Amino acid sequence: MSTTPSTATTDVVAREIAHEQAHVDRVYAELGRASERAGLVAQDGLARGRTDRTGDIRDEEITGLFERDALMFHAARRQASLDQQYEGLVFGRLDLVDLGTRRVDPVDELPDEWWLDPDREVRYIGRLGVRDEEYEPLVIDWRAPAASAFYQATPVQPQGVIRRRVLRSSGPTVVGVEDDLMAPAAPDDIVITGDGALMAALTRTRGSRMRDIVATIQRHQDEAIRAPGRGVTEITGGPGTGKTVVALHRAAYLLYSERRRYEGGGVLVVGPSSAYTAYIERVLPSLGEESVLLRSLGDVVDAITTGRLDRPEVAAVKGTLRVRELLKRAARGRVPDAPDTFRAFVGGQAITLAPNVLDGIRRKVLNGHARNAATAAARGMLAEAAWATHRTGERGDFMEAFEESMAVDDFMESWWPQVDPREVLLWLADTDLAYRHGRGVFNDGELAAFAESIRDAIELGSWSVADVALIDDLSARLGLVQEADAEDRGFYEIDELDGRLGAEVRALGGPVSAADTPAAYRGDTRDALLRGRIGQPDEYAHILVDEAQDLSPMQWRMVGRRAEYASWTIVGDAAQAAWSDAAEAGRARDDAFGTQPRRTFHLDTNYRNAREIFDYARDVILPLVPDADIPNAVRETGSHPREAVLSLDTLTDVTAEVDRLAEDVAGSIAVISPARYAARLAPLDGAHDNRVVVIDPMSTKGLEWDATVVVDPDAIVDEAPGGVRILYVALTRAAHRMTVLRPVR
Ligand SMILES: Nc1ncnc2c1ncn2[C@@H]1O[C@H](COP(=O)(O)OP(=O)(O)OP(=O)(O)O)[C@@H](O)[C@H]1O
Repeated sequence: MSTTPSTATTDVVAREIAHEQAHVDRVYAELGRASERAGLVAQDGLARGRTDRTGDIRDEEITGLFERDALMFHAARRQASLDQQYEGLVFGRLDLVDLGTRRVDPVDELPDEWWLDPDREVRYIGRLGVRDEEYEPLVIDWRAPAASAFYQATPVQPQGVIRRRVLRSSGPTVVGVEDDLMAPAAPDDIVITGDGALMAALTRTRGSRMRDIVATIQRHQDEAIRAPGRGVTEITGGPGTGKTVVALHRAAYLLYSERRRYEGGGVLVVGPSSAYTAYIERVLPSLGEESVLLRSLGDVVDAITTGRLDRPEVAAVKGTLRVRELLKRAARGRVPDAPDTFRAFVGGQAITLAPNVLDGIRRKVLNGHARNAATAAARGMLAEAAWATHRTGERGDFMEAFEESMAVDDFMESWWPQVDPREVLLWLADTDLAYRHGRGVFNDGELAAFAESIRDAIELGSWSVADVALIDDLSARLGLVQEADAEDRGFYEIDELDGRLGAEVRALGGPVSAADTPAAYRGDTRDALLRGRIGQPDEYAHILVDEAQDLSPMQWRMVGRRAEYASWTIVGDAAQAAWSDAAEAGRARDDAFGTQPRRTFHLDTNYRNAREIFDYARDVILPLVPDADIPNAVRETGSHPREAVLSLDTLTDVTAEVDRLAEDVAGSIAVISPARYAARLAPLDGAHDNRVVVIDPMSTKGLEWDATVVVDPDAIVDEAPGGVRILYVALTRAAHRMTVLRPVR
């Protein structure tokens, strides 16, 4: 960042803005014309040369008019998808000297007074690439190599850049310019104006959604954004260092640089909560990218969506890899309510198989097969066992009779049904069964709490976030629920035609989609837990995990199952961790990455919090987590966090603080409160024209507001998994103002 003398008069600024407006108008006009023309080309069936690349193209790729028209057509389409409220299509300009072979860094090796070289170039940088009819670039896509100097140039390594200009726009209208001078002095014809774009961006009001930072990406952030897509890229840094926003720009960069691979293979972004995905969902579309899938951890497995959190001690049981032993035993165990003895007449003979024989068969079959794919194997082994007890007549005749027996059909249906992975978890609502399967793995207290949490799920009709990874594990163990043959479904299909898809089909393990489920079934909370079909996990070409320090080992396995061919971007800060066993999570994460090469980028400037706010948070975390990664907060406001007393009887101090902050700041305000006060504070939610949210500390991960009221910090430490680390998260969410309310205890 350079210093930017604000010397220009209002007239000069107005002239500069008018000059930039003229160029922006030309870009929009060109896009409009190109869109029409490319539309005609496509209609005429002449678009043979159409390319799937969008944005800027390299010179050697220009093969003819078709390609250019098609490119512009795509650009115009993308432009149409950029919402009006996104800031301008063209946001940057570089005035640079073409140093050619003389292009050397650092600055002291540059030619003397290089900035006076008359051989100059102007480059405009934007959200997408636009060329005129002569193929001359009017705007270069920010992700193209030719745009990289916009982010990489510094006064120490100017790369030939004299002036970097950020254009502030409202839709197609340029409303301001902010310049950074990269050369030691500006030539006479180059005006330097504004206070620098970064500070302008950091001081402005935060909305309820994250914005892109495409105009103000800093050099060290750009390096992480443009790192190669292959392998594992880890982005670390303390609170507010731009890890999330950088990772999202990286997703857009990867789509640009290898569109076929990443758009075709899919890019998945996994974040901690649905509040987080809602918060970031506008960033990629504002960069013209709509194809990235955003999922919260409760939303990774198809058919299940949840944000409900377990109590920390239960989440700990469900998150450790040790829980796999419990799941394995449950998945291999007897289906509750299944017959434990086989009794049937086969070929006129009464056959009985005792429970220990059935158990033996089950174990043997499951040694080599996933349960849901093993019906035929189980039936075959049952026949063998029946023959072994019988042994009269011809074996072949007996086997044939066994195969055709309806009594055996009936038995198989209840002894070896298709099992939905969610049903196995439901079995474990039975504390005795949980004790049996969890013996030696967890203690009785842990198992009782586990079983109770499943009963809670049944009562509430919703899974918890930690359950989702267990269901995914069970799904991999059991295999997909096989749909019954159409032939076998006969009369059920008539029911389906009646629109009564539900329990009847589920009896066969068939698909039930939420939309098709009749209201009568929706009322049943247990049914709600089983709604929808769990299919094969989707695979992705790139997976980006935010707040990676919070993933439990089981969640790493869940995400890893979708990553067999994927490269990764991982974003995190250990000091903000909610998951306590970092070593176990680290091993599970390493397993998910496999042997892929890794690279790490460390971000160390806090762009979110005013320095006074971050200092407060730092003083809380450092005594307890001395190795916390402490960034440098760059912005001072002179306004220190306010500490005040909270009266627990009325909680009116919270309302008073919210009112005060609403006067003080223009934007959003969060009341971050432990669960114990949530119901009493709920009326504040939506206050002051929807500027206020009431939110629990865990759900604030990854989010930010203009101002926050942090309620009862000691109670936050008591309640939250991760204790003081979650308080640290809560204390680093405010950009401009913060109040901390403490009860007198
Ligand atoms: N180069 C930049 N220009 C403008 N704003 C930036 C820049 N880098 C980061 N920011 C802003 O700083 C804030 C924090 O960024 P972000 O949420 O990505 O940080 P983080 O490291 O993920 O934080 P945390 O770990 O605390 O959740 C956001 O408002 C983001 O837009």
